[in-house]
Amino acid sequence: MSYVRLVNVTKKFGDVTAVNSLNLEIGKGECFSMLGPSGCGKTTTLRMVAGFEDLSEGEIYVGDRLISSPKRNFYLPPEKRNFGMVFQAFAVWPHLSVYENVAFPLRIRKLPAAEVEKRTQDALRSTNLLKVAEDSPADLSGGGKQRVALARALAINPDVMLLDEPLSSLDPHLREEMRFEIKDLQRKYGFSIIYVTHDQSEAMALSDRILVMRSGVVQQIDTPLNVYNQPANKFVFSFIGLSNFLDIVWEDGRAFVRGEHAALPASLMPPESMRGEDVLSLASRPSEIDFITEGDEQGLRGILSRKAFLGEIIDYQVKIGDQEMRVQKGRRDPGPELGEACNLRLLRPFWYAGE
Ligand SMILES: Nc1ncnc2c1ncn2[C@@H]1O[C@H](COP(=O)(O)OP(=O)(O)OP(=O)(O)O)[C@@H](O)[C@H]1O
Repeated sequence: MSYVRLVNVTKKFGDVTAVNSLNLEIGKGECFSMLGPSGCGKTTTLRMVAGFEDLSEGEIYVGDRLISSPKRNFYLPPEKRNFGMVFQAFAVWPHLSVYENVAFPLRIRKLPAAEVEKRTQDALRSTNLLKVAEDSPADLSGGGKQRVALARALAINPDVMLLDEPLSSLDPHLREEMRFEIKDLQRKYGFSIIYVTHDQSEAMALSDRILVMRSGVVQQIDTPLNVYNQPANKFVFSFIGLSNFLDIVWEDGRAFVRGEHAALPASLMPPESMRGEDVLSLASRPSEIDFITEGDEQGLRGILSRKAFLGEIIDYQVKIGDQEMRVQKGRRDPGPELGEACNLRLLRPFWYAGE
């Protein structure tokens, strides 16, 4: 059931349409991530939900409650929305102790002293900060400071947690750890999360659903698995995970890799509906390509132009006509050597109109 609801939300800054007629429904207790290239409108969307930014058009609801509507000239102020917020910069107050950093917003809300004490202790316990409650956050590591920001957001018992790149200033190991901590806290407290990130693996690991956005327009809203396995369009395919695209051209009713003399093998024919296009794009994931031997069925033929050992996997680059394809196999798989001819089988080819 939807809890946070955005109806036809548009935001314009002068001539720039940062968010264009966005419709979204986020469930109670759901973790929902927004992904997209820089400038696609993620932060603007989050700021509109938080109440820091007016809408140009549309409405936002939480449960049955309207919180933003330019048409009705109604904006519930951010402090009345009961949202927790954690942003990229460590927004902690260095002159207050860790305890006071968490308790202060509760005092501002004029909660009774006993309630302030209880909620602060709970939030500090949940974020493993009890031991450093009397320290200054300035003495904590980046991860510690970000925990203080999380504890402060938790203490208000938020209905929704708004997280904008909350882990991006942490080192990779800590990021991974904190990602699971956030998920555990969500299970314990039951709030919804709206998460803005550049980091696909973070979005994949945390989210129930992901929104992929481009220039203020929704490209796909789906589970992480479906966004990866069934991308709605070429942009989503290229944005999520590693991708290969080969230009395919038509000549005399046959399909060729651009710059290649041999026609595509029968196993790789584009769908009937796309055969009228002049140029097509054949997409594949580097992990979904096999090297097959020359004697096997006819695959895509090329020459190995680069081979890089990346630890668990080996990354190959194969030149096909005047184009390149990347293939990734486990380090134990026998693969071709530099300069060798190879024959490729695409396990899950996707076809898109060319550009
Ligand atoms: N206050 C503002 N005034 C004018 N233009 C703005 C303002 N805030 C955002 N924009 C523009 O709106 C568009 C969307 O910006 P937004 O910050 O929402 O993107 P984003 O996807 O969050 O990007 P990033 O990942 O870099 O933070 C951009 O073109 C940006 O330049």
